[in-house]
Amino acid sequence: MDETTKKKKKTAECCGYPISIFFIVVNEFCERFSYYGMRAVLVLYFRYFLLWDDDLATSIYHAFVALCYLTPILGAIIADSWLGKFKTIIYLSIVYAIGQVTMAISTIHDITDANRDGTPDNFTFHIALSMLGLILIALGTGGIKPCVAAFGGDQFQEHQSRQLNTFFSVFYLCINAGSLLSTLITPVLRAQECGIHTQQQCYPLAFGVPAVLMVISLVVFIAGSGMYVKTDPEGNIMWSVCKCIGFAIKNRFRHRSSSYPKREHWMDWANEKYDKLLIAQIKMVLKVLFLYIPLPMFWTLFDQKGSRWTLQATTMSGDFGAFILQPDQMQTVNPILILTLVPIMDRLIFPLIQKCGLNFSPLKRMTVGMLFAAMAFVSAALVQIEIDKTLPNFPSSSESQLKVVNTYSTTLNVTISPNEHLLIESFGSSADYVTFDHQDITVSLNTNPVITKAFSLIKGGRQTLIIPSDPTVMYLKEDVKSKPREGKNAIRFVNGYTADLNITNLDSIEPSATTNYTLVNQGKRDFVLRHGEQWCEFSRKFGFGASYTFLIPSTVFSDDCESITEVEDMKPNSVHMALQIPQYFLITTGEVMFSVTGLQFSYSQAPKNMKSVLQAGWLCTNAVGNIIVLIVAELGKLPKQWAEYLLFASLLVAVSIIFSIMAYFYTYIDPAEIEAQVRKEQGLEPEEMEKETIEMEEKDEDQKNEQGVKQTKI
Ligand SMILES: CC(C)[C@H](NC(=O)[C@H](C)N)C(=O)O
Repeated sequence: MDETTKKKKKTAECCGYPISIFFIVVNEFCERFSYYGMRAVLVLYFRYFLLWDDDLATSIYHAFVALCYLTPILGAIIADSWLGKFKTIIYLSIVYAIGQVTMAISTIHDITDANRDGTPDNFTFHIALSMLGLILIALGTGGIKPCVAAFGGDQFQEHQSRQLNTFFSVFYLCINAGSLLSTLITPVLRAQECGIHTQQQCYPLAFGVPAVLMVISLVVFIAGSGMYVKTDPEGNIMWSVCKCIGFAIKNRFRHRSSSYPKREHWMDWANEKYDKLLIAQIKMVLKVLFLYIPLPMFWTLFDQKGSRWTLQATTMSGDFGAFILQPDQMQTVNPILILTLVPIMDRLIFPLIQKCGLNFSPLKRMTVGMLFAAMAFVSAALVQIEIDKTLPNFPSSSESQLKVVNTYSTTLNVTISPNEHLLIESFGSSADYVTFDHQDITVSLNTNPVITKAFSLIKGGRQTLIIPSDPTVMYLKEDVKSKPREGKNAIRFVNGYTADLNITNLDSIEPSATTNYTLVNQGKRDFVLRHGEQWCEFSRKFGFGASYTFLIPSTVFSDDCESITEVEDMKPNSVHMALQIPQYFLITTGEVMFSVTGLQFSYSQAPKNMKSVLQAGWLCTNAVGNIIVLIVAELGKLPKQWAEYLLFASLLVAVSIIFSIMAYFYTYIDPAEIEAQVRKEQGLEPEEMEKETIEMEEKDEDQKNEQGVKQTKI
């Protein structure tokens, strides 16, 4: 073992803090920039580069996030049992950086774009490469995660316990600073155009910059190498723990008869074969792991910020006057609030509570954090109720909806069998959609002669009946039946001009035809309409989430596009995104109380040789939370979104009550003190004992004693 043990090394200090901490927090900042930057554009890469549908893209995304929080177990085992935290961080960071580079390469469309049409020709290659990249990233980011926090904690000496608590807060601030910057920057990089043969959205840059940051993170970590306190790995500790637990269970079962005296704890049934210190350490870890059982529910709610809440934002208006916020940018409110709330809580709120004589213990903080998260979901439900009031009345799966657009030269009386009568002006439309509970309809127009035509409507769909300048060829066009994605606007044009027209960014349209929908962003958009030498410019300012059909009359060039009329198929979003701020505030307050505290708690309650294991256990609660999101998404939702939010809030309240009861019975411990006490009981000096434990773990105990009964030193 070549690593220096903690107690032998005195670290260089600055303002009471070990200097090595600087390298660790900078490393964490760069790593989180790398992780969150890549995550910010990942779903879009799946959706628009690999051309997966929404469901597949979101499922793979959540599965990846869950994997990132499952791999900490592996990292912790490697660190605590084999390589030590320092080497584990270095080796797994290399794996991580290779993963990020692989991912960036997989996004270069030119690699397989032999026909130079701007899309890859061999999707299998890009999918395989990106999946390999993601697996390496999950292995790297998850593997180092429990080690970095615990390694940071290891840098502090016993007299620096106050600084140790501050370290975990600063560590959390770095996570969020990295997350904030990358979530702002990488979407901008993605929106650039780049390429060798054709210019496409610049995914290689959006994934390449996080890859560079990961390399920087590794370099910074190595740079601090000479200053770190590096604790020894203590042999295959996980294996010893599993064997010890297995033996205790087996031994308890063997002695199940009531004639055997009861023991204080079921782990004491391992006394015959295993060292008291190991048993005491396992008891400490199991106590904390038991407490973790209800925690995934917090993350189930917390991680819906990126999915359900972002979808909610797409049905809201992001016009803040001075700036426009896109729905996915709303997520940055979380790290911004973290950066403000952590110092406020640490410096003001927690000391104030303490001054008031209240004992706001870590587990109490975590319970309150859960309640805050539940309140956030109640707030989200209230916002959803407001949004629902403004949403169009979409058809149910058995209904069909129809609107009529008239581009004929005169007003028309339209009769839709059996008893729907509509009067529609020239270049106008019916006021709203008419809902039918049957599909087959007959439409009659009061032209001379009367024109009658039969149509079959789409079940569960929305359509528009377009009556062109020659009404005998009237036809149905399918409409959008949900809010356009990402808060964009869906627009289309009906050509009432007598010849083909070219419109900017759209294919040419024949007379009387209707274009398919095009999605346009919020803000002022200009379209140039062209036929031969003639052209005119049409400008329109768009809000969020609307849908329009623009009717182009035959006079379009003579009045400079002025006569183009618009039919509003779907109203723009009217509930403002600012209404989401309370729910973000509540969930972030909950996060500070729950997550920052949980991180400190997991470190402080773990025995020295199992610190990474408990960090990994803590991170696993996050993985399980994400898996619950996946299951709930797959099982389908309640019919009303606000009801689903309330259901999640109620579940978390119930879970927090259970957690508070469990917490009530938990007694805080000082692992070092317990370990010292056990050593004393064993009559061993600390140094001697440490050597003894390592030796013991190195022996293969199974081979030694078939009967499973070995006399310990006690
Ligand atoms: C998953 C953790 C809670 C943590 N995330 C955050 O702090 C977010 C950005 N507020 C992390 O370690 O990434």
